[in-house]
Amino acid sequence: MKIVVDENMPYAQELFSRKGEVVRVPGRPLPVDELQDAQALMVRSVTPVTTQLVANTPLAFVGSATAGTDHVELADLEAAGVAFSAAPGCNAIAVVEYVLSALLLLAERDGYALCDKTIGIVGVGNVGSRLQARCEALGMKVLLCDPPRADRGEKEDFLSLESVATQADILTFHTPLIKQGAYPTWHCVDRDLLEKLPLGCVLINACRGAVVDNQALKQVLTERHDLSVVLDVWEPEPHLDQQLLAQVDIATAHIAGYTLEGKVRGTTQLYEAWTAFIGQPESIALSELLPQPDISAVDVTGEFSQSLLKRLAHLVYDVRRDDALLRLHIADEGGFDRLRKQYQERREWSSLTVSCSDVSTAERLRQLGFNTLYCA
Ligand SMILES: NC(=O)C1=CN([C@@H]2O[C@H](COP(=O)(O)OP(=O)(O)OC[C@H]3O[C@@H](n4cnc5c(N)ncnc54)[C@H](O)[C@@H]3O)[C@@H](O)[C@H]2O)C=CC1
Ligand SMILES: O=C(O)C(=O)[C@H](O)COP(=O)(O)O
Repeated sequence: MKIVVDENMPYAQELFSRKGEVVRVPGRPLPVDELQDAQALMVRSVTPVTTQLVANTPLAFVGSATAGTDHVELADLEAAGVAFSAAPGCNAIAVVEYVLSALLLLAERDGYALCDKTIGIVGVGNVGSRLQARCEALGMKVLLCDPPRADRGEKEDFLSLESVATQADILTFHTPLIKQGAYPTWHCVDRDLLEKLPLGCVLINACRGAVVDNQALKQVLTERHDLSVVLDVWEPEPHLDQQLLAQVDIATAHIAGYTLEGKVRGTTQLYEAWTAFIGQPESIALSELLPQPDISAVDVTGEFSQSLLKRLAHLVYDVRRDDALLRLHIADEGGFDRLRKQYQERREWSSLTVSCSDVSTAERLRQLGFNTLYCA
């Protein structure tokens, strides 16, 4: 059995080679000749999966180690009789911690307390709901927009996009990219919405570039200097608009989901889905694979504060690293994809054990995602 896997999928070689021959390939562009005798293909978001790609191949299963599936023509795969699995939620914590790293930075720069702010979360799925929990633990007011969930009658208090966008100090997007149907998200942040954002609003896009009309954003940013913007995703990738990049406050190369934990969960979720598909189900514990982090423990004396949280969060991951790298390398040929392929290891907050001399600080940091100990 031949299994073709994207080379940017940690531990894929080790796991999939338990069952067959593994061939690692670049995802953009994918060497299609390798599919001529392959039974399974494991991709990432950079590989469009179309009828054309799978036609005249023996592929029975395609997996994508991602949350988003807009690069996959799902109906065509089904019509071609090819099974599919994504990796829902695998990197949700990574995106949440990316957003919080950025917010802690902007709050310090502009001198405000996050607990005085209202955040509007658009798309309240795996990422949005975890972000909601962490923002509530920070004492922020949280407004939610998720029309599909609202229409299913779920019990949260959901608002319309316009209502959230006009009330929130921080507006962050965590929806799939959807072009058609009842709940489209393509260009849902358009000129009209951008003009309605409150004075000094922070706009964050860490879902898919085209959820925000990038040309409209570029234009509005020449007129409104009060907005702060964080973009991890762009329209289009990898050839983003460098003028827009220069206008935004934090700019990264679609790496919000790139913690080691997030990527490894992506691989293990696909391995589990595929082994179930071939009738030899296996489950893999993350702890079997993850190495010890570079920094695994710190001691904290004193009480919880935003400044303490920022120092701890940025000890694990400071978004300025990725912002600097993108600005430095965006003009290089292949720079965007190289930054993603050669991504420096990044861990999740839970990889850090924080020993606290104050019980309420330990509890607060635990709610915010750290591993904590109370040492009287
Ligand atoms: N920058 C990055 O590295 C990453 C980006 N993503 C992107 O973020 C998206 C969200 O990720 P998850 O939370 O894991 O997905 P999810 O599928 O768990 O949640 C998406 C939520 O968006 C809601 N939604 C759908 N249409 C909507 C609309 N028109 N308006 C408001 N809400 C709507 C859904 O009902 C659902 O609750 C993914 O589809 C992917 O495109 C995900 C992970 C990493
Ligand atoms: O999971 C998703 O959806 C994402 O956006 C991934 O973080 C993107 O990573 P790649 O699959 O492009 O490596």
